[in-house]
Amino acid sequence: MNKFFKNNDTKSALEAQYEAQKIAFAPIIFQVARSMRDLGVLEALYKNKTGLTLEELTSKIELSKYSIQVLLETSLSADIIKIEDEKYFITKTGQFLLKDEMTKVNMNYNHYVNYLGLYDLDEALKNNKAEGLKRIDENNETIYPALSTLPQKIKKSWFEFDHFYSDNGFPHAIKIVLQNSPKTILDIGGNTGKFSKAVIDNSTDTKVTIVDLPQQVALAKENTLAEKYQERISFIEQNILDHSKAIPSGFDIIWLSQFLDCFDEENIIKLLKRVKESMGEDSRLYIMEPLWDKQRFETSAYCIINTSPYFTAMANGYSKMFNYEDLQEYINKAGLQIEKEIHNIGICQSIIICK
Ligand SMILES: C[S@@+](CC[C@H](N)C(=O)[O-])C[C@H]1O[C@@H](n2cnc3c(N)ncnc32)[C@H](O)[C@@H]1O
Repeated sequence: MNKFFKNNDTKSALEAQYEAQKIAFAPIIFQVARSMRDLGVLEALYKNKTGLTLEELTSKIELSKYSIQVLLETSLSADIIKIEDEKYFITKTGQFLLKDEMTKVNMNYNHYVNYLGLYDLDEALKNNKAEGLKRIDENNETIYPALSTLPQKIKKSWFEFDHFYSDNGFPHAIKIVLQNSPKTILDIGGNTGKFSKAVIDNSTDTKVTIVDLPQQVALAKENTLAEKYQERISFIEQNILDHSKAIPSGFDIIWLSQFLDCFDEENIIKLLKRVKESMGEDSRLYIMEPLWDKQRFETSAYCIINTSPYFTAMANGYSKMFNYEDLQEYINKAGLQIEKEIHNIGICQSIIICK
């Protein structure tokens, strides 16, 4: 068993009631914290280490005294600011909201991608359909074909979220992947081509083939116009969920990064079986996923676990983030064998190497 969330149910009744109110008011706290950040109040407090009065803040921010007071009082209740001698100061939590990259990326993703659609979570859970997706895109059943055409701010925050968690692991992951000098890599779900480009940048002759949906392949092509990429990256448009189609074969390494978590158990196992069929004796499958029970810190486990409801309401209605045992079970059921596992790559990733 993992070590996280062992302090659950250790609070007094009074403390527990307070915790319950924090949950009941979470959407309000969230939006106020975001407005504090986006409307410049946190920045003003951050720059003025000796604190600011309400009047001083009102003269610096283009909001009414009323609006600033509403923001400040909720922020006070949420430990985002503190008050001493009628002056307001930013707290450590406030500083994380303003300056910490992970917090910024998570907050933007939750505001732009998830906030409206999570209203439809009940229906999504009942129907196993991304019922919230219609709030940001009316044309698709899952978020993936919609990614390239989502409104700019939504698209930007989705990609920043996705890239923050995987890019962070790429420098270490690249070393692991290139360790035995593979000649060919198949990057399934290659997205904007970030990993494939990094492979080219860090090797002399490894060739990469990106497989993704047509909309993503178009984006990846746009991102790989430089000659060195053109020579060594190729593309295949393929809906990987079409199980009647074989996975391209003959690759030394098949790379699945934050890809399997897009699918449900049945499709993951079918997909892994097809990957197995495409592999020779010497091919290896590298799966990179953030596994919540393999994290160093509970904060990471918290972020990963709470990405799952996005999959339910917004992405597809049926997938989630894995814990280690689940992923291990899918790999075994597909007839693959775990050869090696490396955890704590970047801020939250694990790589499971299978043969
Ligand atoms: C969460 S992103 C991961 C991207 C990248 N591998 C990374 O680590 O950042 C999942 C990728 O899988 C692709 N994808 C989702 N469903 C797919 C399908 N049915 N067939 C092919 N690609 C798919 C998406 O378009 C997206 O590029």
